[in-house]
Amino acid sequence: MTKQDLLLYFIMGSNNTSNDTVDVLQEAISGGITCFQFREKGLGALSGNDKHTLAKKLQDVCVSHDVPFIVNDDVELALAVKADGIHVGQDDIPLSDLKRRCPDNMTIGISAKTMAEAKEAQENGADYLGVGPMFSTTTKEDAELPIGPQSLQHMREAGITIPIVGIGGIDESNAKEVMDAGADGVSVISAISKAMDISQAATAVKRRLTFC
Ligand SMILES: Nc1nc(C(F)(F)F)ncc1COP(=O)(O)OP(=O)(O)O
Ligand SMILES: [Mg+2]
Repeated sequence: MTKQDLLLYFIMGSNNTSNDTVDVLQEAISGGITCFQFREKGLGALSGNDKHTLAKKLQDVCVSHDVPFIVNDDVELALAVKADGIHVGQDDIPLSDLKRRCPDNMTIGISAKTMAEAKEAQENGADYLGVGPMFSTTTKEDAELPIGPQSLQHMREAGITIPIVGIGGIDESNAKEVMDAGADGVSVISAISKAMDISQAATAVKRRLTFC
């Protein structure tokens, strides 16, 4: 996975849309997403074999379009399906354990909302950071208070050099602000997964990211 893959990072689970999850992913890919994270959690989330089966279906879509497939939290699932990467937060499996259990070619993303978390993750070998929440979000039920793009800029000024994805309440209206603060990409859930026209919504965000 490259830094460029992080430009428009779509995250979705079956409970983030009322449509067929596979159709939504296909539409999002046609709209220009560059990376996908399978995040199956919260009310109504699948588990066990149903979760594994959906993961494989979504991974097949990603593979057929050369889009990296990342698994949220579930290291056993990520290893079982040979995902391109895994993303975990501060309260999930420690980075050191992930490093030991995952093959070197599996990308590891770590959530960071403070400078200390960002510095620790960079020092311990995270491949990229998910920094946020940038703005208020309704998707992540236990999200903390927004830290804003300025926190991301301060991380850059303090020497955080690994790739950073901004996350939390991002849509076409505020995506450029996150990039201008020093992000390599933005992560989006509802602005795409709940749009009337999924492909058009992805394209609208992407248009704000690429500097013309
Ligand atoms: N899932 C995420 N993906 C990203 C990414 F950078 F990939 F956009 N950044 C941050 C998160 C949040 O991760 P986490 O703190 O574990 O909470 P949850 O498990 O509820 O998602
Ligand atoms: Mg997590």
